[in-house]
Amino acid sequence: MNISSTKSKYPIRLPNSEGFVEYGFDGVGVAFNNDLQSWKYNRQFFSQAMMSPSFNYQALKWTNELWNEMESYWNNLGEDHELDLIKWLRRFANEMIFRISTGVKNDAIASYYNIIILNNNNNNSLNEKENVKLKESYDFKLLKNKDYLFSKLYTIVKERRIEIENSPLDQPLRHDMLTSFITANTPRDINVVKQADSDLLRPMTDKEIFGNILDTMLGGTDTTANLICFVVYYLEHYPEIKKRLRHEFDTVLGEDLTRPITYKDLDKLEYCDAIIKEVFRCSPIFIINGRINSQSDKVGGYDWPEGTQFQMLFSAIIKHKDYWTEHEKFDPDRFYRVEESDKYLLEKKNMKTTFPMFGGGIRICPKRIIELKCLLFLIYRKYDIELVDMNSPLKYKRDFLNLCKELIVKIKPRKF
Ligand code: HEM
Repeated sequence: MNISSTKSKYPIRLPNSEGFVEYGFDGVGVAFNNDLQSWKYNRQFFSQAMMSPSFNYQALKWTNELWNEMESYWNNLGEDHELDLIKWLRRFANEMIFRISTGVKNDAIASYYNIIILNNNNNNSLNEKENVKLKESYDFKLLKNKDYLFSKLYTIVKERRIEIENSPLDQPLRHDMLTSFITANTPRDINVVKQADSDLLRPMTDKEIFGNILDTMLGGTDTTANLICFVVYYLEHYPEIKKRLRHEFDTVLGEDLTRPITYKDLDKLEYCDAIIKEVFRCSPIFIINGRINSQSDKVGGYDWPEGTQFQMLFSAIIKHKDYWTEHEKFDPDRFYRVEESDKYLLEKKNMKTTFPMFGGGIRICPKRIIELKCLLFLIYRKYDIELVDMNSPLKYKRDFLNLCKELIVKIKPRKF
């Protein structure tokens, strides 16, 4: 099922339910698009936009900027203020992904801060009421906000088209996904990679662009926010592991607490990478994934007709004793330089098929762990996080993802 070629017999993840169709997901974007020609067309632009170095450079610059903003609010609230980390991080992830995908700053963090402190709205840009509506709309439970969300996104697409049309040809364009989508296969194309397949060589329509932006927000908000909260919870319960993580941060980044993080730095954070994976293994945000076969196939010794729906239970595979050494133990070392160790032999043998954190095959997640590493670094380089209730279990509820319900913390300046 994980063959990474378009010849895969398993090109579809889920059937299009009535709700998905009602919400308008059928035939648009990437994640829920079961029209394979249309998916292929969109997916190439999605991956292309995300792979471009200048896009990644821009994304990192915005992450650093937004972090500085959130940090200033935390500092103003003071170290004894009890804050619900998931509420902040959902807004952070949302504002970040909104900016990366559209180039527009939605001020989700600022307006949340204003609600807490001033109890009034930020009138400079999207206000808290609008942000709540946007955020609720991403949850796609609330059909009532659908029209609002769709019209907002279409307006952003149309306005950016006009801006680009009015920009002189020799003026460099901003590197957000929207710009990449609008200019794809036009004389203003900012992407380097060119596709040979002639079906893929036409510009994108507003509807296609809209679908991809919606997917980016759906894919990038709750995943990042919830997983970071889970990581924080584990780090606070495993101080030795936190100490090693900080040692890695300090070694890679030195003592200048104000230096912005770069992509080169992030590549070097191998232990950080291992921690995120091990937290995902022990407390996964995704527990299940699906595939539908486009041709009959033999699986598990049985013949299955075309159109069979398979469910893969991530949460069982990633803790199975046949694939993981001391499978119940929380130990990031099973992901850290595992080739050099003789301890984690099972992991060494099976990892490619037993750790589907980002899925696999042609529908694999187009994003990677990079934002999570960046955010963890930004938090732990300068701050100590204190869980207000150390005895509380990790509070989460099961939805499409495992969602953190609450994580009350105090943010204190780091003691060196
Ligand atoms: C902690 C972070 C994340 C995790 C663990 C994660 C995990 C996953 C998984 C398991 C899938 C299903 C893959 C499959 O069926 O084989 C997926 C698909 C997808 N993810 Fe992510 N994801 C994360 C972050 C993101 C971000 C930040 C974005 C957007 C910028 C994103 C966009 C998508 C999209 C568009 C798909 C559908 C791909 C397709 O159908 O072709 N994800 N993700």
